[in-house]
Amino acid sequence: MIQINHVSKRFGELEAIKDVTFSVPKGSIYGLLGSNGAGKTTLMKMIAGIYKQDRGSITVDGEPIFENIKQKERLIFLPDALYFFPHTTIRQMADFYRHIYPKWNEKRFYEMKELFPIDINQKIHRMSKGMQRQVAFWLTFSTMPDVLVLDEPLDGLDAVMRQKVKNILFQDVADREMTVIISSHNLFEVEDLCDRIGILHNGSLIIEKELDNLKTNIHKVQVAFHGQPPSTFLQHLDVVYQERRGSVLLCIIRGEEEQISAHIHKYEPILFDLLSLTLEEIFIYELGERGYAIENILV
Ligand SMILES: Nc1ncnc2c1ncn2[C@@H]1O[C@H](COP(=O)(O)OP(=O)(O)OP(=O)(O)O)[C@@H](O)[C@H]1O
Repeated sequence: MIQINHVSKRFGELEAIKDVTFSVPKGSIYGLLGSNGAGKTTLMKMIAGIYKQDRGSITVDGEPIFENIKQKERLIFLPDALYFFPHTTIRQMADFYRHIYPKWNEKRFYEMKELFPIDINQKIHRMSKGMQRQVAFWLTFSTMPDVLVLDEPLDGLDAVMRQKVKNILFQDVADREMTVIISSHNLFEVEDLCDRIGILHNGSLIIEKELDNLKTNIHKVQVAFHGQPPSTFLQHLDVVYQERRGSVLLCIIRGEEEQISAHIHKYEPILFDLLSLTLEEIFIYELGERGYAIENILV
């Protein structure tokens, strides 16, 4: 279990993280989302014990992570900008990791050669960006981490490799109860991977929910009436956004599906559709409500 409790962090005048609290249960995958500059990397670096928070606490299985070698040996942070020692081969990097991480699994490292078809004696700095990311995952999975902190992890991998990596992630979460925190701008990917998500904006955690719960509480509605919509029909509904397209009114409405349907049916529309939002749409509307500029994304 990872516990982040009232954590804040400043860089000079900038309050990059403001009083953030959430927890990630063992064996689950948590998606950390947010606009550019929201504070995701800063928060992840604190969770990985690279930065120290100014206020609050961060614990992994009950122990503070900062300067805690025992906990750090169980945790891997994969940054968005990868780093390998200059001129090293995969084999040499693997030897380094083997000495640092006590649970390094040499058998797994060799078995994964099937999944990552790269010569282990090749110099990493000569590889493409995507190949370097494959190497990073190959080494990471061979350390058998209990906690994985991934910053934009799948960037640069092709579709086949993304699927392979996701499969290993799911397998390690299911078999070994690995705990994962992942940040991504690719919300379709996060939707596919995560049990729970948090959205950071300007350093604050503005939403923190199970993905399923998040989706059951906000809907896209298309409705049309003979003539103009009755003037009172949107009253008593929590309308986040509305737009007219010809005779059709498109709305984003917060609330339970049954209640919204029952309310709208009372007005006898000639057209009524209620659809779930994608995570990407939820993200845009939630940020939109907080003043983050949104384009019209209704389709
Ligand atoms: N080492 C640092 N020194 C000073 N300011 C920093 C430092 N690291 C980050 N910041 C600032 O903190 C804020 C949050 O940055 P951070 O990299 O955590 O955002 P992010 O959510 O990961 O962004 P992106 O999605 O663009 O990668 C930004 O305003 C950034 O300029």
